[in-house]
Amino acid sequence: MAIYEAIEADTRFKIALVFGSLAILGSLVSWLFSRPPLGKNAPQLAGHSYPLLGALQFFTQRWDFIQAASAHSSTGNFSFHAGKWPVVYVSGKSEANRKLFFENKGLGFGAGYRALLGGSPDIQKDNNVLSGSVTDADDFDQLFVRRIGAMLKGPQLKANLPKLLADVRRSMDALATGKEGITNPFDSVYRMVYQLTMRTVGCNDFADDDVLLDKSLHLFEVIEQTGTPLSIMWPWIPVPARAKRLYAGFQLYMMFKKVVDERAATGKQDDDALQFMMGQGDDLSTIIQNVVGALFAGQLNSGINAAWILIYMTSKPEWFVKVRDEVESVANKYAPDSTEPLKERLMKVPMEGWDHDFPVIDLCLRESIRLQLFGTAFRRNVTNQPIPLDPEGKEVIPPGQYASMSISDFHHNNDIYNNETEWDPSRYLPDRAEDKKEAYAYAGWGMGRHPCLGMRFAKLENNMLVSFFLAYFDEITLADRNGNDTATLPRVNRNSPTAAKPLDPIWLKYKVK
Ligand code: HEM
Repeated sequence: MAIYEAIEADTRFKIALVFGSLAILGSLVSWLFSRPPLGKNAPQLAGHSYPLLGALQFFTQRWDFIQAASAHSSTGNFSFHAGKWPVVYVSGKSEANRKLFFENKGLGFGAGYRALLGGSPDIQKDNNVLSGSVTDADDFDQLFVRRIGAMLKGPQLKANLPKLLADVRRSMDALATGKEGITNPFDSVYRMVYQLTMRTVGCNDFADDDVLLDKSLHLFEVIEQTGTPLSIMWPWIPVPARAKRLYAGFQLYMMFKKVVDERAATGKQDDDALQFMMGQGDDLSTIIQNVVGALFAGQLNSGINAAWILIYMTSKPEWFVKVRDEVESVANKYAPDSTEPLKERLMKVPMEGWDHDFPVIDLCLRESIRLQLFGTAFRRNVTNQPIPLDPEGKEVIPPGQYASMSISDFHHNNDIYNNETEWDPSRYLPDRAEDKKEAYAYAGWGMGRHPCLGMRFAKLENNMLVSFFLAYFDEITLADRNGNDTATLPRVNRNSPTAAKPLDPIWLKYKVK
């Protein structure tokens, strides 16, 4: 009898276990597959939404997806799902929308990017897109902006100028002594930018040491490239890319920790951003979050554009000549002895010169950025009120919801920029002033409430890299990997979520002066 009772109890337990498991599984599935309502008066939903991922095309074919969805909406605005959560796409074709997106105080910057960008590392305890609380993250954003602002202040940059110049010289010397006479600027110039960025917002230990520099660059690239849709939208799902990303983040963390620990143990002080933050009493994880955040804010756009500008200039001889004349005239201004080599004379250009005396290179950079600023800007409505997209509030960004806008809506718009695919710096000259045709038509350096904090530094590094490249090398042409001349500009991926290396590799061929 006792045996029968025991068997019965065991069966009852198993049945309960099966039903219990089914119930848990059922709730999990229904939670994963359910979608919250769009929010009252959000723009109409567009695109197919997959379970878990939402509008997959937003991540894989972003620009194509936006163009197609926008074309089906009378206002150009629409909603889509990122993961299970609705995002409002605010069309950048409308001047009023651009003003709202970049100026509205209720649209949080960090709160939007943290959840939806995916290239940058997880910088918060609370990196959950589903979270209602953004308070911790907001505190971090404010500290980050304060710290990066301090690192990039004029006197700090000026004090660092000799080291930055020495870095550029060292890299150019290495290129000049290389036997090939060709270089892929998306590797070489990109790395030069990384070294300057590390020197300015990171630490001298890495900037001075090729092995540490290359190792940290590799980890940076792993983190940047493992922002897959799944890992962005569902950060806790253990997809392989997520594990790779976490491990790379951990290794980067340990590299910086070693430097911080050594400095703390030996009392060694250095004049760099890392030391500055240590002096402010920031804890190790905040310091590392700040440094890595600053690398992410600075490296991609600066590195890619510094390479592109050389490619574009080389493809347009009339601009190449203008830039070369400018570099020579700046050298004449600060170091008139023309018997000295140009690369030595450029060493005498003071900070004011690097800041103000390169309007032609500045135009070239402006135009490269217009063509290369892919992807979308992000915001989140951090208020508890809807933010109307039209005077009657027929369409709104509901409270707590994310908003997104593609810069290509206006940068790659033939109504604003004549023959928009062409690299043509003269479009900004006063007689054409295409970027002034409409308000808020150029966002290369951000606009409204969040202008780029790194603009001055980015222009400085760009002016230095272009000038020294021309001071070291002559007969610069575009080439394929075998050094054969090519007239064709490489294709770009307009669907890329960020500035990106071109689809086809390209080389610069040169003769050492
Ligand atoms: C060619 C190089 C660069 C380009 C094209 C660029 C572009 C931009 C743009 C378009 C924004 C505004 C984004 C938005 O409104 O959603 C922005 C913001 C920002 N940029 Fe840059 N940037 C460059 C270099 C840098 C560098 C070198 C740093 C720092 C090392 C930097 C740090 C920042 C920061 C911290 C913000 C956010 C400002 C805020 O929170 O208000 N940028 N940048």
